Amino acid sequence: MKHNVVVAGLGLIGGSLAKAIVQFNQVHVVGYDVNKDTMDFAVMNGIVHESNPDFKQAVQTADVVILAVPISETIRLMKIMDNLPLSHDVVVTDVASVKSSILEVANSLDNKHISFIGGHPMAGSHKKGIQAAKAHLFENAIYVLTPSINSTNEKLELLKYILEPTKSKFVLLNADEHDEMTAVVSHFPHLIASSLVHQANKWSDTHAFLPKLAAGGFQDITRIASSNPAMWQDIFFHNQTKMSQLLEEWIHEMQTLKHLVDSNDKKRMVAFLQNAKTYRDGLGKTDKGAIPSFYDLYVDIRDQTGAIASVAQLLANEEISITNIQILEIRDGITGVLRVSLATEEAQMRSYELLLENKYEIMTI
Ligand SMILES: NC(=O)C1=CN([C@@H]2O[C@H](COP(=O)(O)OP(=O)(O)OC[C@H]3O[C@@H](n4cnc5c(N)ncnc54)[C@H](O)[C@@H]3O)[C@@H](O)[C@H]2O)C=CC1
Ligand SMILES: O=C(O)C(=O)Cc1ccc(O)cc1
Repeated sequence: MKHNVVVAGLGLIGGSLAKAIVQFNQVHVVGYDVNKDTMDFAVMNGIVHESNPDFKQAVQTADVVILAVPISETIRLMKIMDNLPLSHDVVVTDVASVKSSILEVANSLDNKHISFIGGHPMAGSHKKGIQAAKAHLFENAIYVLTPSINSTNEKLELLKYILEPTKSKFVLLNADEHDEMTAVVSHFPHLIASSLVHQANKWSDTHAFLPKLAAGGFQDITRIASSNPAMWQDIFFHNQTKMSQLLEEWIHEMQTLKHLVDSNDKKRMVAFLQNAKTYRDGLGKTDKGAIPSFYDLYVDIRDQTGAIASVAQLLANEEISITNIQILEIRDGITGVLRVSLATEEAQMRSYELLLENKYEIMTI
């Protein structure tokens, strides 16, 4: 028997989930979005089997509803569903980056036909919208599930079965635990990245050359500041208590750090940096977690015209897929190093050997 799945919100996350699930021949996927062009794009590109501009009507025949809209909209759609005269049982899930406010509403739903299981696929991108959606976005990523009091094990199994094509790794957490941990490793770093960019921007008012000095390190640590501002505001709003607590801790940490810098204590400074390095080096070694861990190779391409094409071709010949490729400049307009990101350690090692055989100078970091 085919399961009817409604994906409400066909942006980066909803579109990516739909793209993965639609390949599964046990489901019929119906897409709903406030944006008509998005729905048309989804149908035309086979991301959903059909679209329905009427949410209330679409969910009437659904076995599973995936709410992939901004957090505040997720809550609104949950309340709409709660007030619908549903004729059969439906599993409702979401994808919101914050879980407590969602689960609070979920646990107070009155509609006996709704089993709510919160969800958070922990991978994404700085892009938004259906055009950025990818079927493999959640492959090997952690997919947090937070069942509500109105869900059962049987419903949980049904949801996992429907989401199986994402090839993600399911983890059960309670909402508060989830929000605390994601605040530390995802939400708070985002705030700091944006703050670092503001600091650089302020300094560039008096130091016009400063942006030219913003090398790889600055680009790496501030990459997430290029993400969707409206989405992150929504995340900070819904995880406000945890964000405020972390900010307080951070301010204290910065004061300690200032004392350390002012003291010129070499030994303590090395220990501070070494401890951070040891913990950082151990992160993302085996799994693709909240921060997708790419396996990078740095290829020296000074004085080599057409280097990107030849490196890409070399790897493509061996069916090694590149997740990202970037030229790092050593001086204004002068290319120096090609950063090639691979999805797995195995791909990184094979690429390393292949490039070495072909006389490229490479390093891993
Ligand atoms: N972007 C990311 O990296 C990640 C985002 N999330 C969560 O996913 C959710 C969606 O984010 P994205 O897909 O990145 O955003 P997006 O902006 O790419 O897509 C949102 C989609 O929802 C539609 N939409 C908005 N309000 C709607 C409504 N009331 N009814 C129907 N459609 C509506 C929009 O037209 C758009 O197509 C957010 O709750 C976010 O917290 C979770 C993991 C990663
Ligand atoms: O791009 C990154 O580094 C991310 O961290 C993506 C991301 C954004 C929001 C989430 O709720 C989960 C993952």
